[in-house]
Amino acid sequence: MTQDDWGNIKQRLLKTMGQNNFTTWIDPLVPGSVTDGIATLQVPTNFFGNYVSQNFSDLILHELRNEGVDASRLNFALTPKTSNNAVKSSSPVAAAPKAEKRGSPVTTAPLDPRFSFDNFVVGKPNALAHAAAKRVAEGGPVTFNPLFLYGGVGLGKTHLMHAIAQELRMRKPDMNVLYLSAEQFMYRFVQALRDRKMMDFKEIFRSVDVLMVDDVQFIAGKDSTQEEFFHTFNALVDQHKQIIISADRAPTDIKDLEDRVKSRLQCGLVVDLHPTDYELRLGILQSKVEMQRKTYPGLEVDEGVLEFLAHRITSNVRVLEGALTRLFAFASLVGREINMELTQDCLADVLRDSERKISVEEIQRKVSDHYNIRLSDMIGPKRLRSYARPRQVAMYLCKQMTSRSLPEIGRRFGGRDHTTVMHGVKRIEELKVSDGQIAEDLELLRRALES
Ligand SMILES: Nc1ncnc2c1ncn2[C@@H]1O[C@H](COP(=O)(O)OP(=O)(O)OP(=O)(O)O)[C@@H](O)[C@H]1O
Repeated sequence: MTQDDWGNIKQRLLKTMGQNNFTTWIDPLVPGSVTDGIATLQVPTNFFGNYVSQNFSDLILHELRNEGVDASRLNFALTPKTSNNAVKSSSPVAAAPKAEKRGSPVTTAPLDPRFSFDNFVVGKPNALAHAAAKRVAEGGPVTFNPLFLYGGVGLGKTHLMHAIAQELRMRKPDMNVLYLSAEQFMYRFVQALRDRKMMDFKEIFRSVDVLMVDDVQFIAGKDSTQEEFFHTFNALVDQHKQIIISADRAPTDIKDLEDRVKSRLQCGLVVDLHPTDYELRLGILQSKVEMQRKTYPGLEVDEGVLEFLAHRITSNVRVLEGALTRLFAFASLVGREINMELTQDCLADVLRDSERKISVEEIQRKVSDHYNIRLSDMIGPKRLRSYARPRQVAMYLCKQMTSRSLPEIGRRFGGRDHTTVMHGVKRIEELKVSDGQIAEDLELLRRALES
């Protein structure tokens, strides 16, 4: 495709996506060839390519076709090293100021401008995580190190991490803030080893003021990466530099992570993003509707639709958000208002999928929270009554509320035999009749899980 074609396409993308998204994600793209219906775009990093591919490829393809380019797929290729200048300065892969001076650029992963504190809806399940994130984003003296944020899929960990990084950049532009995923940490480490540039690597990571590593569970089982991470971590803590980590579970629950790393990760503030409750989901939907209205002005949502979605889609916020985006796009395409009928038509598959989709993990979490024990103790081998009873309650709920078989449930409870699960389920069935407290616990837990 020609530069002119690309110029026109960019103009239109700017209009539909808004300046922020455009500058961050579209401007750095370099157009390449179109062969057999596949249009190639050059990107500065793989992560960048993945992000654009996941979030904007439909839009880009649509505009390519509008421009008469015969493309049905996009291919993202890394910008060749020899043409580094093709990566525009407006790229979000910005070099942090301090390291630039030393000639060793610390590149931070792209930050999504939508993932700001302003756009983060706070409710009971995430209030503590939000407060802690806000505190470190002030960039004041380090009070807890590291801040460890964890929670299940799509509950807002990355959102909070990006919000912290962006707020810090705004408040303290001189601070050297490095945000990256654990996968990128490993990738850079391996690359440094391969290119014999370990000293540079160490220098870069030890020169940051704030280190933020997303999805740290990724380094579990990767011994040398863990080792290097441990040393980097210690060096930064010794210098009183803030470290912020996220993971999908608590440090103690990350398998194949060395004990010394686990204990390091726990020595600051560990906060949990709990699964959303109905009120939070409704709040998030209301806030996302406001955003959708910017793209689709004039589209109204009938009363009851958001409440219905908040009730029915309980799995995670990403699914909730996706459902809303689809609903608005669909309504605008068919020119209909967003009412219950359209919602059920358009989201039939999502609604079907979310029916009774309660996971074993969710039950384990809820039950361990309820009885105030650690998830690892519930799943682990200890036989103390204070762990065994909640374990049996969780097994019972898994049997009742999921479609998992007894052997499957056993496996997820630390590899227990199906007869153990059967025994547990039976015991709770008996207690439900004879023990008022257990009956009440079960009722409370069931309601919490269904909300
Ligand atoms: N409290 C919230 N307010 C507004 N949006 C939210 C909230 N929680 C999550 N989201 C949105 O849900 C989506 C998923 O969130 P995010 O990517 O941060 O999840 P995650 O916890 O990092 O999940 P994963 O483990 O899959 O990486 C994002 O679009 C995010 O903006």
